[in-house]
Amino acid sequence: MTIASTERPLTGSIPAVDAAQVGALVRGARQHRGLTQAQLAERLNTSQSAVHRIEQGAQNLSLEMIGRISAALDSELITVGAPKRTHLRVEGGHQLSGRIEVNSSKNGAVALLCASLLNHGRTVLRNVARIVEVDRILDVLRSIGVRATWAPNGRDLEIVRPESLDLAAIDVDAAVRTRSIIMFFGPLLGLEPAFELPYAGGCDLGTRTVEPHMIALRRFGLDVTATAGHYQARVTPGSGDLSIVLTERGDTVTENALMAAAGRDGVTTLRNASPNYMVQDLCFYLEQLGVRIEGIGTTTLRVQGRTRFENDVEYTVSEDPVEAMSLLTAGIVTGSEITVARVPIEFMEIELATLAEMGQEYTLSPEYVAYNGRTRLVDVTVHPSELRAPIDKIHSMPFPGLNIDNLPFFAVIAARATGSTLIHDWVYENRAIHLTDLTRLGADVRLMDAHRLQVNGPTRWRGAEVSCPPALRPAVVILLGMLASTGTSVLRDVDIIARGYEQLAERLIELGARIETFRD
Ligand SMILES: CC(=O)N[C@H]1[C@@H](OP(=O)(O)OP(=O)(O)OC[C@H]2O[C@@H](n3ccc(=O)[nH]c3=O)[C@H](O)[C@@H]2O)O[C@H](CO)[C@@H](O)[C@@H]1O
Ligand SMILES: C=C(OP(=O)(O)O)C(=O)O
Repeated sequence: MTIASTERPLTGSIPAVDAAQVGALVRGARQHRGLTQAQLAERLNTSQSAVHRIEQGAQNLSLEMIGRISAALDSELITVGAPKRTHLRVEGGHQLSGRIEVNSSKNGAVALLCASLLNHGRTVLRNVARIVEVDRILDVLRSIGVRATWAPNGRDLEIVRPESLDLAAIDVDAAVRTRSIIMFFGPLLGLEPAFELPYAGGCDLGTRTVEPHMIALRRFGLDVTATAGHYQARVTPGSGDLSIVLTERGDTVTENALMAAAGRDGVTTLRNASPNYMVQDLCFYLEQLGVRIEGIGTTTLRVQGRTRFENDVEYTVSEDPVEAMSLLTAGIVTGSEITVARVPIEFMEIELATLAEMGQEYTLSPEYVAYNGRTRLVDVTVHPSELRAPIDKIHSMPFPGLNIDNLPFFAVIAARATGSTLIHDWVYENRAIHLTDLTRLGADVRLMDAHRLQVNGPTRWRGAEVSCPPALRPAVVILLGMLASTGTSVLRDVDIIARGYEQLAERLIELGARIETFRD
């Protein structure tokens, strides 16, 4: 027996005879995830005693509650009947209107969660997005003994690590489903002489190297052997100042090196560092811990670390430029006027300049400061516009270039524009390929090679049924294309979207999108 949620709010309940079996399954799945009853109760926004009653089989459960438990445990263990998948039905071709706020970023949150391992005091991360990627890292942290507790507002997360981590108990299932597990190396190498970590996973974007991480971290005394399914790490601590040139200006590699630098006595200089948004989030948190960092926002970081931190710190995760791009794209491709509020402008300038070249009209509010006290925000209002293809190709660069995670959105925007746009994703092997699914909606998108797309517009969009690509951003791009497409579309198997977006369909509905969630 499995538990599943259904498309519409259902009030039906399962027969009492099944409640005890369901209770036992919930208890088993909860324990497998390493959660206490109180932690599951938080995820469900209910009380511990209610969870206790559910597990005892003493509570009749509505199908809606069963669905929520299933989601909270990230578990297909429990469904009623055959395993069920989530799909979206989109009635497209309608304009949107209104105002929507950008959430905090996935990539900032996962870096901060990993960095919290450095702190023996209490870390409170505020305004954390409720997304699956965060839950996966939390599952990993909890499995090694970290206490991570959501505040009643469901947004703030208190993290307290035990004096010694139980790395042998690591939740391998959760770990291998995220790329971000790689960022455990940086904090752990100053804390543990030897440890094992599962291989990093993530979306289907093709091969993603870990070599730049290893090259950088070797300088901190890390020696890694890759065995079947695991990295075996051994650390020989060094001392004195270090100067390290990163071979790639990658985001997570910079974060890994930063965390390693933060956890050692001495000054570490990192060159060719990424100054991107998630790296800045991490720097701001580390500063609160007491790490001195010069050069934040540049490619040279000078880090004065120390071996132990015992501070009670609070940090508010900054706004997500990729979500900002996603929401702006929803307005642009539907020819709507919407306001996207809390856009971290430093990380969207090139995207907006490119849009302006394509004829997109928008207005910006005066700047204001994010809750973290550092990041500059604006509200961006897009206006219905006649779009034209840009003269030059659109491609990404490490920050301060056009963000690689924002590039896919230009495929659907280009499909609305008149003329031919060349989009060059030199970074990922597979991401451009997934974007050819836009052809199902009537777009003329040609794959020139694995990295280059030619998009000829404007498109006469038409609704279609499409299986969600197995990659986060392309999945959202197809959904946004469906908003532009006249008629009914179905996007099948959309669970991947929750990896990086909180309640995306629901929030688009608030802007007037006609989207219905259903399960088989
Ligand atoms: C958790 C997180 O923060 N994930 C982000 C992070 O992943 P992350 O930092 O892990 O990205 P990768 O290290 O996988 O880099 C992405 C690709 O770019 C290549 N590369 C990168 C930098 C460079 O100077 N030269 C180069 O060739 C890498 O070889 C790789 O093929 O950065 C990516 C690129 O911004 C984003 O798509 C991810 O959303
Ligand atoms: C590629 C992405 O993320 P990750 O590094 O978590 O796979 C993304 O956010 O689009």
